[in-house]
Amino acid sequence: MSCAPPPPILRLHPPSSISPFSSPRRPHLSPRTCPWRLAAAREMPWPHVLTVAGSDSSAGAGIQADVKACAALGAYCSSVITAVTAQNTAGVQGVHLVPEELIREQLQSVLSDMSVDVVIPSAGIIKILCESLQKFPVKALVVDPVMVSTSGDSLSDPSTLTYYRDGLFAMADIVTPNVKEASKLLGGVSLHTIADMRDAAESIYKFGPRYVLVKGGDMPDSSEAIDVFYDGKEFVEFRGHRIKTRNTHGTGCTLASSIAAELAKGSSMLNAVQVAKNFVESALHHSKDLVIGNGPQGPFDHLFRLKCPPYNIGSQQRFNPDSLFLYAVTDSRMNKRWGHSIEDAVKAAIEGGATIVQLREKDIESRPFLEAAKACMEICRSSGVPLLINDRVDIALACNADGVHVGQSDISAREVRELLGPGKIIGVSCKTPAQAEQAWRDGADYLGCGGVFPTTTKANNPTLGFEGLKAVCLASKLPVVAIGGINATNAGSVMELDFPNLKGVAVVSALFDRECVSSETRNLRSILASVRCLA
Ligand SMILES: Cc1ncc(COP(=O)(O)OP(=O)(O)O)c(N)n1
Ligand SMILES: Cc1nc(C(=O)O)sc1CCOP(=O)(O)O
Ligand SMILES: [Mg+2]
Repeated sequence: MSCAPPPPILRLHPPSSISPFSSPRRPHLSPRTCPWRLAAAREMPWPHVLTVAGSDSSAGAGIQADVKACAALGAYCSSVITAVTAQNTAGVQGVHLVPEELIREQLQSVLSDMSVDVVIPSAGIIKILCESLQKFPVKALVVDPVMVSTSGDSLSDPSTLTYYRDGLFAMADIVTPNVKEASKLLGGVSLHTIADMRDAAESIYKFGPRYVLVKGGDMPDSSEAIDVFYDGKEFVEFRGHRIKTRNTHGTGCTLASSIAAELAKGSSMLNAVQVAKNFVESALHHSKDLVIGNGPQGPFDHLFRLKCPPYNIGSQQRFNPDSLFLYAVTDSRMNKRWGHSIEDAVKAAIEGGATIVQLREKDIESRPFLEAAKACMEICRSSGVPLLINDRVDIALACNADGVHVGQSDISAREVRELLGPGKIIGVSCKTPAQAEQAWRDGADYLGCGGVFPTTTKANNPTLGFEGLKAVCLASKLPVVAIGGINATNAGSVMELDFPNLKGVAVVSALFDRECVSSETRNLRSILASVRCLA
């Protein structure tokens, strides 16, 4: 089915950075007094994490670790300093708290001027923080309850416990204690096994956060670094290699800020935790022989990727939202009409430049479907194109597909996640902001939003138009792919909408209800590329 020359190689232009600097004497800004703020945010969206934490003079942990981790993962990180600590690779020598009034001032300065997505707060400033967040709401809170540093030093007084348990946790999206901190939070219970960590996660969940991650990196006698994730219903174990190195100072702060960076970029919580774990593990691995300082515990290199081109070495992100650029969704009736097998149709779509494929086979028996899905998996794997299965989790499991796409009347993303585990991609069809919010809560990785235009491919499908698509895009940080009636004539106008999280278009008939699937795909891709570039 090769009917035309191959597509050109395209390049992604990263969005240009916003200038973060403002004079300390500049007055506080609000959207109302400063109309250019909204315009600038729309034109140059940039994932933004605000860390509210202490300074570590050795720069391995605290504010310094957060800024470096966010930078390494492509998020901007602003900082409100709550304490100045004197520490080095031997331990913590001194702590000086910043006066509350100055913390309030810093919060006001950042939040009134910048569009912040995720905040990593510290204990002791809950009242001030609550006031600020009421005025300037953010997308998520990641709470790393720093009470015991990796070196074993106690970093907070007992009243901090109360602050965490009775205030901050209820506001948090995720709380990330290590085993020692979980034990402290729960009145000194001893945690020795995975079962103990699960119990601890359940107990901490009752303080009010949406997710808990109990980190097992400091668990003695374990050859693996196992973290236990709990969402109030199910547990997920994240297993990583334990890297033998003295350079583990700041791993807790780094994990939390990496989660925050991924959330700010639009990831689901599970994906954010997985990427953050991979990042910390890679950083420890690359820094294992680094010698900075003479004490027993050294820092590691957050920017290790700069030294090992290509720059994405070590990144094991399971889902790249850019893959939604040109999403080919198959249809067996159309294939039959043109005498194409599913495999040939998928091969041709990939040849034409499809960046992700979904098998949407509504009237095919399970066994031939599975056979075709296995063959398509081979085709997609060899081209580096993710393959998702529409609706059928059983088929996805049996052919080890990259993920599943479900709609509002299918089983929920949360249930799909339970069946597929954290490593797979889950897409959810959403027509409203409320559905988008629920999909994010359920752990979806992307949203399919439509019908943007009328379609005959899906019966009785309401048309949302650009307004409906806009409402869903603006309501969510998850990447969105537009679907419904999209073809060579109107695809450019969809991409021109230029919402930051609108990553591409999903197309059925304009690719597959055609004789030459590869040239239709190639043509559509070049139309999309003329509006927006892709790496
Ligand atoms: C990318 C993408 N978006 C939306 C859909 C529609 O899914 P659903 O609402 O479950 O409808 P069916 O496709 O199952 O008829 C999709 N498949 N892909
Ligand atoms: C499968 C599907 N889902 C839709 C939604 O709105 O969620 S529209 C649709 C069909 C898209 O087919 P075509 O590209 O041929 O219009
Ligand atoms: Mg469905």
